[in-house]
Order: sequence, then C-alpha cells, then structure tokens
Amino acid sequence: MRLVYLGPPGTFTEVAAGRAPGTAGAERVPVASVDAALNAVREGEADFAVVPIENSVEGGVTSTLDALGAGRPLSIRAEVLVPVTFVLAARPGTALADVRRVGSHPHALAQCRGWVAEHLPAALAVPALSTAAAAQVLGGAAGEAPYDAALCAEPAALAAGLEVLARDVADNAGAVTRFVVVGRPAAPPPPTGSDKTTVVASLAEDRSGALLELLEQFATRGINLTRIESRPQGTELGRYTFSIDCEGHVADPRVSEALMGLHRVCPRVRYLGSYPRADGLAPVPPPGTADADFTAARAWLADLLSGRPAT
Ligand SMILES: O=C(O)C(=O)Cc1ccccc1
Repeated sequence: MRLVYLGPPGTFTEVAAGRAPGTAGAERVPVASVDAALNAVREGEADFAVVPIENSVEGGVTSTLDALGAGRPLSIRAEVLVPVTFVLAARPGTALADVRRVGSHPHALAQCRGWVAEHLPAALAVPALSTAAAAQVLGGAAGEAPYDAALCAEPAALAAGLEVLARDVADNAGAVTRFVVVGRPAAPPPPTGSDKTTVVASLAEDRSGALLELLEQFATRGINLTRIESRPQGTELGRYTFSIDCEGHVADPRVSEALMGLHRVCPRVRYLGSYPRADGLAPVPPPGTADADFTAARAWLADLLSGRPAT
C-alpha cells in the first residue's frame, strides 16, 4: 500500500499521515503539493493521499477544497486532527533583527501574522508549498535564499540545519489542523454513529433564497453542519460552489434524505464521502429528526401504500 502526503518530511501532514486510520504498514512517500498528492491517487500511483483540509484558526485550505471539488472524483476515507505549533527558524548566526522575509505555507503565515507583525513589523511574508519545504529551501540554499527565516515545526527546522529564533509563535495557542485521507471512489465504510459526510454543491441559479433552499435540506432533517465554505466557480464574479461537512453518514436515513434533497435542488452535487469523526462526537438530533423517526415514517408510508391500516 502506498500513501502520498504533502511533504517534504517534517510537515504537519507527515504527522497526520503517521496517524492515518487504515494505513498501517503503508509506504509513505512525500510529494511537493496537494495537487500532486491527489493526482497520484487519481492516476493509481498511490492508494491514498493525506492532505490538510481545514484549520481551526484559518478555516479551509483552499487548494485542497478546490482540488477535491473538481477533476476526477475522489473519496475521503478518514480524518485526522493534529495540534500545530510553530517555531521561527533561520540559518545559524541570523539574529531576529536580520529577518526581512519570512517564508512558510500560507496557513502558517496566517496563523503567525500577529506575532510577526509585533516582532518583525517590516518583514515580508513569502508563501512556500509547505512549512518543511520553507525550512529545507532556507537550509539548503547555498547563497541568497528567498527568505531569511521560516515558520515550521521544530523537527523540520533542526533537520534543515536551522536554528530556532523563537518558539510558540502562533497567535492562537491550541490551533488544530484537520487532515483527510483520500482514496479513489469506493463504497463508504459502515456507519459508526459518529461520522461526517462531505459534499460539494452548487446553486441552481443566482437568485434570492437559493442558498437557503440548499441549507434547508440539512436543517429540516435536523442535521448540523460542521463546516461550510464558498469557493468561486472561476467562471464569473458572483458564482460560487459550497463545500460542506455535515454530521452523520450517507447510510443514516436523515442524511440520505438530505443528500437526495440536495440532488433535487442543486444542479451539481459531488459526494466526497462519509467517514468516522476523529473527535468521536455523536450528533444530537432535534426532536422528530432522529434516524428512528425517519425509519418509522418510512414504515408508516409503506403501510399506507400497501393498504394496511395506518394510524
Ligand atoms: O506545511 C505543512 O507542514 C503542512 O502540513 C500544511 C500545514 C500548514 C500550516 C498549518 C497546518 C498544516
């Protein structure tokens, strides 16, 4: 079994890959970008990809959301939560006052924006493909590097031969990043009672109430959303698709009814998978929306249709 992840070694994604459920014993191969990881799975060069999808401070990882929403379909099999802390690291001999450009993954730059603004007010933020890639580029560059310091995990800094200038430089202690394990389309694993379902849906037309209609499919079935993000369709200003995570599993009656509702009201729905929640939390449906309520309602309807006396 081959698993690719956003590398190089030392990324937070590597930590997530090491904890990915159902991948014990897999050969773990770093790749340069989220697109490269997902395409390796599409092409059959890897069985699974582990990629970041969401952060508790910065929200969705747009490169992942866009890559999952377009191109050949993929399927999310599991999620992994990893706490993230950053150091600011530089080549030996660099002082904090020498740092004019800071390189890292855009989510790391965003999560340390306040610290950098306070301690390095004149520094430029330079995006890199990952935190460990920023450390590697800085440590490996013979002469001029594209930045003077990198924001990364401490082991990545040390592996690249850098020195730590400051620890715990994130603005929010306790930030958590969510990663997903992605494979080629397959039947979902059985429901566990603590699951999430991910879909991408677009609106029928640009009119008032269209988004409300989409959301109603979940609300009327008592389904809580754990993430919703709009992403531009890229065709014209004002056209968006919605990337949504909801509580529950496609095999749960209330979730299956909500997805069928989406299929009725949205021109395009991409089902990306149902998988166990990493936090183990179970949904608390409002009265009348438990799966047993939906099952009982279907049985009642079956009675009506068969002519059996129904109450
Ligand atoms: O670059 C990394 O180390 C990643 O794994 C992506 C990332 C970047 C910032 C916060 C969490 C994950």
